[in-house]
Amino acid sequence: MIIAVDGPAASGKGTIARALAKHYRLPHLDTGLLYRAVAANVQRLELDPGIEADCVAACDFDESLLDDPILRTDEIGKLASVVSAHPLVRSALLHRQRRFAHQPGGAVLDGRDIGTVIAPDADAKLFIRATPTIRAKRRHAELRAHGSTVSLDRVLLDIRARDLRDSTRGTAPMTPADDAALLDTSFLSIDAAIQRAIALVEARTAAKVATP
Ligand SMILES: Nc1ncnc2c1ncn2[C@@H]1O[C@H](COP(=O)(O)OP(=O)(O)OP(=O)(O)O)[C@@H](O)[C@H]1O
Ligand SMILES: Nc1ccn([C@@H]2O[C@H](COP(=O)(O)O)[C@@H](O)[C@H]2O)c(=O)n1
Repeated sequence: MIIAVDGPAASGKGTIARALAKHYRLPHLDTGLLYRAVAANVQRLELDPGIEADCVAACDFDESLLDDPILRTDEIGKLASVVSAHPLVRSALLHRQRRFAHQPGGAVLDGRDIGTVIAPDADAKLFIRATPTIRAKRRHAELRAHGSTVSLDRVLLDIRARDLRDSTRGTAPMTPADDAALLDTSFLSIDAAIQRAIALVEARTAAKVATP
């Protein structure tokens, strides 16, 4: 079974995708990490994130980079949103994601274009939402817990800028697939959001069995 989980920054899609992977005993890929690794490589090599060829060169990163805590910083998240807009960066990362999705037994992937581009054939597609203010509060709390002194206003501005860039780029913009189930987590606890996500996956897969 392939489960696609998409949505904007701090909507809770990673939390939900990890929980679904655990529930269904499937491997999970956080595809945002791949774009973050490219961004960190661009920064490390002092390349220009605005130049597509520079970013493509940075796609050839060492696997160990995926475990580097620098990838989790907000600065790299912002830079990832810039480098991910280049079509050739997206194609450089495409096959790896498709291979992961289509491994025997299936997988759970979360990102921005899983249901639309990486696995349009997914058995269940979820698009996770929450209001920008609520997402900013969640991300702010997370950053503060890691020692950051960034203001809530700054985090909200960054979230809005990232939403705009991710949803308006020419290639694989962030948008719900036509057949995605929408899940707004704004007023749901983490546990309630996970239970709702499982119920949506069950409903989708049951409907597929009924109408093959
Ligand atoms: N329903 C919820 N209620 C409250 N907090 C939540 C909820 N879902 C997730 N969170 C918290 O919000 C933060 C962001 O969640 P998460 O990392 O799952 O989002 P994301 O959409 O994967 O973000 P990103 O795209 O930036 O990786 C985390 O600190 C997480 O614990
Ligand atoms: N499938 C994806 C996943 C991510 N991106 C871009 O990477 C940025 C960072 O993603 P996080 O999920 O780790 O926050 C994100 O803002 C996107 O620009 C993508 O394009 N496609």
